[in-house]
Amino acid sequence: MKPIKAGLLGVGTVGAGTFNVLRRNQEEIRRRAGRGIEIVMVSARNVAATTEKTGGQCQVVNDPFEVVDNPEIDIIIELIGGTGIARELVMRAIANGKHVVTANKALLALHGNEIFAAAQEKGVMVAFEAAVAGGIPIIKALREGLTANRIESVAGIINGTTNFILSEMRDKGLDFDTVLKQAQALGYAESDPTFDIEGVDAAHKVTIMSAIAFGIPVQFDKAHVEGISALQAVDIRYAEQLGYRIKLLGITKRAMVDGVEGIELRVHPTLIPAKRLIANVEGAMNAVLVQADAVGASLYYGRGAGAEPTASSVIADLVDITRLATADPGNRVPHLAFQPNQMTDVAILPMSEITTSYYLRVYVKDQLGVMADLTRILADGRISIDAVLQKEPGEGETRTDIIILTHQTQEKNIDTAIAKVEALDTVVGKVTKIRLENLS
Ligand SMILES: NC(=O)c1ccc[n+]([C@@H]2O[C@H](COP(=O)([O-])OP(=O)(O)OC[C@H]3O[C@@H](n4cnc5c(N)ncnc54)[C@H](O)[C@@H]3O)[C@@H](O)[C@H]2O)c1
Ligand SMILES: N[C@@H](CCO)C(=O)O
Ligand code: NA
Repeated sequence: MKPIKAGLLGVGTVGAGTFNVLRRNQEEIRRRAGRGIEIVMVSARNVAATTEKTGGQCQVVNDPFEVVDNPEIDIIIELIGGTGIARELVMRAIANGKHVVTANKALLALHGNEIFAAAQEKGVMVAFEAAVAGGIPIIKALREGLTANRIESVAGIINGTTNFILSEMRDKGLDFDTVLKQAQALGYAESDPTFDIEGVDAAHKVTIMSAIAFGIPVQFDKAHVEGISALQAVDIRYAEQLGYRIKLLGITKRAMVDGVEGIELRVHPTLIPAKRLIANVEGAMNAVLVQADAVGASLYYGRGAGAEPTASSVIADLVDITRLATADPGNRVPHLAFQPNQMTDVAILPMSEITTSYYLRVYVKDQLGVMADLTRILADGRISIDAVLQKEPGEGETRTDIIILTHQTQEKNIDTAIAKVEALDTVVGKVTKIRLENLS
């Protein structure tokens, strides 16, 4: 059988990785796919440099629309990134009847509904394993491996850059900016690294997973997004003293609020018991913990960023498409796991309605009665205390930190209690609030 022909848009970190792995393992890949997969045309900003990078093995052009409009090409691999030209190119590829492979989680989290509907209409596939947790086959696991289950929750370390920053800062005592530069040099960071640091990239990914897990449309605009820029070293230390690690988690789960089903969708720094496997995921590694009714807990671990780990998923999608291209669209794996006419409209909950435990750090004047005031306010809000850590004031100091871990409560309850605590004369400044998940 003749090789299937692909066109590649963007030869940066992931594009170059894809080209190299496909070339290196082409024989094994052909034996698995049943036919060869050839990148016959590439679009890049620097044609001369890319011709050299690709060893003159394919045609290199400047204009990506030339690739997308090439009638010889069956599959478009979009590795430019962003929601601008990438969106136009993907929509045009679909309109031209081509299958698409993309690593672009921003594009799918924001425009996935439109893209998948267009693909369904045209009978083409849009494959995106590389978009979530890089090399970990988590899309395959959620969409196919766990298809028997009612999924209850998905929680993961799904941004390599921030996990790398947190690990290196803690282990080597390096400062934030130094480690961020290293993450960029290693090819982990987004072209705008604020997407990583402020939790946006993780929110793109958890938005995609929430759609697949619960059979709802992608709804990035409803996600709560908080990154690591406000995280302080002192809280990382106190968390460790209490037996916890702080990780940037993407969380999506079913919840019942006043008898009505809703979905939590949130990204924020989270305390996790240090003894959990996921608490020990370090560097650019990712891990996704899924709770489902039949299988129970399952954990998926691997490289979440970087050229070849991401290429591994891009090529897996190329192979899937090669195998399935001749199948009737109705018999293929649905883009978002559920059949398009079987999606539900369960609402994403506002943050005030979510339920979790909390770490609170309260900076207080070291006076009699402070602790009594704090416990009274929490008790009034029906919030149970799980642990308290009271630091001795330093030599010659009259102020100190009190750290409180709470049991589960709704976010609106903790916010009401925090407002009352901040109004006390003995409390200095703002209370630090970090969410805590036991993930048991
Ligand atoms: N780097 C990773 O570890 C990783 C992992 C998973 C997913 N992704 C995603 O993969 C995509 C690519 O990421 P990357 O890290 O390879 O980025 P990159 O910046 O290294 O590569 C993008 C490439 O696209 C090229 N480009 C930009 N505009 C173009 C145009 N109009 N025509 C042709 N080429 C154009 C750029 O010159 C660059 O070479 C993004 O969507 C990213 O979010 C990256
Ligand atoms: N910037 C992303 C790349 C992988 O999607 C990360 O750091 O995880
Ligand atoms: Na993946």
